[in-house]
Amino acid sequence: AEPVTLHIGGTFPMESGSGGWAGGEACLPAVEMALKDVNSRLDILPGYVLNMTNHNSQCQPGLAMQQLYDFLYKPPTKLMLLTGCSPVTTVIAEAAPVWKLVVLSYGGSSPALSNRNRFPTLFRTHPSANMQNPTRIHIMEKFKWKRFTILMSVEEVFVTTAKDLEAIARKKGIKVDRQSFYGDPTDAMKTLQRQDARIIVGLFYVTEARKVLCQAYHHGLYGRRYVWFFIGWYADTWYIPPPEEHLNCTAEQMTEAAEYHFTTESVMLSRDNIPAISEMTGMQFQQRLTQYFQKDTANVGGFPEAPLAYDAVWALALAFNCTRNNLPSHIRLENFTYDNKVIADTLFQCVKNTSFRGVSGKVMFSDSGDRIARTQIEQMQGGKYKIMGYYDTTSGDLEWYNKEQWLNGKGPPPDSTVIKKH
Ligand SMILES: CC1(C)CO[C@@H](CC(=O)O)CN1
Repeated sequence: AEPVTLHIGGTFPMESGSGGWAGGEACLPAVEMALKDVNSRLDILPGYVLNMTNHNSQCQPGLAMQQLYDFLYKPPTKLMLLTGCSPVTTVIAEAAPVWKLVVLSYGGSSPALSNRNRFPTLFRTHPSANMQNPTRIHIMEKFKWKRFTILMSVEEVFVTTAKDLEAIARKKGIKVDRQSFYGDPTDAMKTLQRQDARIIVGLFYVTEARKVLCQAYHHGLYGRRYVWFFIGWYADTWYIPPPEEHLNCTAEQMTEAAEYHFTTESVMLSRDNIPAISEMTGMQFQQRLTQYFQKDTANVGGFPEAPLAYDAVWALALAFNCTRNNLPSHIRLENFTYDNKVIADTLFQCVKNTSFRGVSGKVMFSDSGDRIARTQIEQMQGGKYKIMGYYDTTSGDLEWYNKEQWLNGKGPPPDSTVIKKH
């Protein structure tokens, strides 16, 4: 008999119209690869074939709403929605429950999305930005730093991350100051200097990071007495100033100021040699995806996040499979309509219980639908990032390689963090 088609909708930010994340460039091919792989597997959803309708959201929530109505009011009925960047995931995941739809986000990193009241049916294979906070605190404790400063840009994702970081620090008796800015960090940097900040966690996009680093150079806020933490998902050579940004720092000055800074980022590609459920290892997936592009994948938007998009389709397919096996005999998956509570509830439970080895690592969700992932810590040494270790938030274990370096080979900076006696 002809296989029955199950339809899904997907939004992909193909260009960063609004300066958002243009991750669709790599994530759409990754999703199409996963659909092909799942549809060719006889042991997954036998008798069914998955089909996706997709739109280019340009990371614009308004456009995405229009596309959501297109998914919903143009047949055929969709059984689930895939979304990319945070602003789009926010609006679609807030509306989706009205149509009893589960939303799977492969690109939403905003901590605000971990909210079951606002987003009752949202799950994401992309880790929340908050996942890096326990790691940052663990490193502070490891080096016995009692005080640090958060320097942040006031986008929502960084404001929510900073709040979470401060809360964890307070619980651990670590003193936190916070300096925020929008666009121009000059005043915030002057305050850092006045407050004698020594350990600084930077939360901002890469353009602001370059402005901060250049000012750190000119203010002397770097070197032996300072430790900078930047976000790890900037490009490896992010600190080299692009001419069009007219930074008043040379590449040499930026390289000097960047030396020995730390970064934290969530692991998005499994380094295991054990094949994932798709019978590929993370590296094999990456090699296969590279063939889709003629240009250097370092310039392909969303390439680091592509494993998350690939695994999102597997999570969806396995959940459909689980649903099919758990429905009452008179109800079939293809009977889904936007008011069918039995199928919607069964599907939600199946997604909630997701647990499989993906190309991005173990895929499991917390109760708020968040991806549980490890954090990777690196340090810039001689202009190159070196892996310092991994932190597993679930177990609280820090795998540390003792390869960190300090200026003049000394240990961590003098415990400048002793709170001054007022
Ligand atoms: C690591 C990054 C770049 C964080 O932003 C995500 C996009 C978003 O949250 O809108 C994509 N992945």
